[in-house]
Amino acid sequence: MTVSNNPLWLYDTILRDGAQREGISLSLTDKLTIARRLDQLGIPFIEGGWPGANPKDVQFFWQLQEEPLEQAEIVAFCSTRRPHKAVETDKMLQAILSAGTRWVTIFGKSWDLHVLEGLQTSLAENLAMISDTIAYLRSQGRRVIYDAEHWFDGYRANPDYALATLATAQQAGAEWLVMCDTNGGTLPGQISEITIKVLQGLGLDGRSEHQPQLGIHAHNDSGTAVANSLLAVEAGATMVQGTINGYGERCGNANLCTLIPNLQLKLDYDCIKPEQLAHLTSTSRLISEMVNLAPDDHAPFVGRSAFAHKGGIHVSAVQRNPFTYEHIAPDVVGNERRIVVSEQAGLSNVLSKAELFGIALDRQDPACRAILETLKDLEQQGYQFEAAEASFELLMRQAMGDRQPLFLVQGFQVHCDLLTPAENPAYRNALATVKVTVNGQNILEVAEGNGPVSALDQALRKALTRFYPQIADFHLTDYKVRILDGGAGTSAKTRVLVESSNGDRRWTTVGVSGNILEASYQAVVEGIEYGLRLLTCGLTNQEVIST
Ligand SMILES: CC(=O)SCCNC(=O)CCNC(=O)[C@H](O)C(C)(C)COP(=O)(O)OP(=O)(O)OC[C@H]1O[C@@H](n2cnc3c(N)ncnc32)[C@H](O)[C@@H]1OP(=O)(O)O
Ligand SMILES: CC(=O)C(=O)O
Repeated sequence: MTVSNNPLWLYDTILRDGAQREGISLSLTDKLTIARRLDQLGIPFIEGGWPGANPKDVQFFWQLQEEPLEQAEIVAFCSTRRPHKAVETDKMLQAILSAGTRWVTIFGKSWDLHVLEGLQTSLAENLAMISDTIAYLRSQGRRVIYDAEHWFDGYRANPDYALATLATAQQAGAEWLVMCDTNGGTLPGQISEITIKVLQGLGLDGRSEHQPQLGIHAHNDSGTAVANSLLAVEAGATMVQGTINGYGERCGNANLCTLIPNLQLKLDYDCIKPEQLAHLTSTSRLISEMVNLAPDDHAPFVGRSAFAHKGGIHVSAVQRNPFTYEHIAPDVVGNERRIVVSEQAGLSNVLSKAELFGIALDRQDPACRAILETLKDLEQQGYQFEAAEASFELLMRQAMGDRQPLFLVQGFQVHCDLLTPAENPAYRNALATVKVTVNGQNILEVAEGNGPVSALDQALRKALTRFYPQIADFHLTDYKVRILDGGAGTSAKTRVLVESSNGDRRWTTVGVSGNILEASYQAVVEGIEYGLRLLTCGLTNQEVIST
């Protein structure tokens, strides 16, 4: 751990509280991989789990005893002892000792309601549970973080008793007193006020190494977990608990991907090194991949859209000086600026894309305005190019006279047979016929598919393979359909987005028509054309698939 002038201690609990989120289930390997990634990111405290609660968490701590982390303290979590039980015989406390960590986090009750109704014990016994547990763990050589569960609710209900629980933890030897907004119902103003009263009530200055310091563990049920954490810090807390991407029980925990840059870049706390901060975005994405939840494109700092500029006015200004529409430089957190094309675009968006695509285009060139007008006209018809950059590049190249036809589809037909025989689930229920001209040769080809779009794609690729054998590596990887004017019923316009891949790159094309097959055909044909141009004309801008 680094010591600095304005230290702020980060504590990630994704492996424990994050795993309490509905929909997340981490394997042992996932937990180890995430722990190592957080270690590399420079998080000083990583809560690894509750060793007494399940065998996976027991194994996790054993595994880390074999191969320790590089810089982080791995922390084992547990409750105070059970009412009227001895600490020496409490299985949970024995399990937390077996975890072999230097630091442990113990949670205990602050709210008289929880003591009386949840634990069904007396207020005095709860104080004894806190005191005995912490003193026992200290006697066994452990350093203790005390998580005061329901701290803010407890303080509001009975401030004297709530403060007595923290004073008890302090006297028993806890080095951190963490105020938990367990139900996530507290608003920012109350956080500041109560944090200041706690420091006064316990006679702490909030910074001395010789006294316990305060921490904050905020849940996001009111949508204010990040704000609450920032205000607790400004009021004197020096530890922030949260999780990467804000995963956690119910609505989640305070999102460290938002907190870290705010604390470090705006409030000037020393959290992690600048070179570690530059891995924040990749860490966020890796972890969302590991927990199998789609990344939030609009997440502050790390979302794909966090530095995406769509409005023409914004793009024009950002190209002159990025700080006109960006609160920080994206690369500081490992993110990137993106320019999006749509009906909200101006010439600056078109020029920016031209540069990205390697197309020489000048603002004064009439083609530039013509491209913008075509873009707006097509978007008015229902096309959407912000998600289909490959189609936009083809549109630009067409306008620049740089799109010689590689093949010409003369026509196609599709037949569907919806009665899949029960005894043969692999039966391909669609048949497509295509007529294509390549290099002056007419080809007629037929193929089966699982559905009409697949059959059409297969037939086209079959027809073109003899001229372009690389097509064998192309695949349709995603297919999205959107009805544009639902009120028109079955004659509504349909927009189809098709994502294609050749194994190491992927690209998206768009088609729009009143006929879903026609819209699919446009998107599929452009997808194949784009893939061929990637190979034959050296296009390089499309997304590289990481392996
Ligand atoms: C605020 C938080 O997020 S705290 C962390 C919450 N996380 C989890 O609960 C996930 C892991 N939990 C588990 O695996 C299980 O709940 C276990 C192993 C901890 C306990 O399982 P069980 O013994 O079957 O008890 P169960 O889950 O039904 O009930 C919880 C027990 O803990 C007791 N308890 C709750 N808080 C505390 C505390 N701070 N100190 C001591 N005991 C407590 C309850 O009174 C109840 O005990 P009782 O049944 O003897 O009255
Ligand atoms: C400890 C904890 O997770 C909470 O109080 O929310």
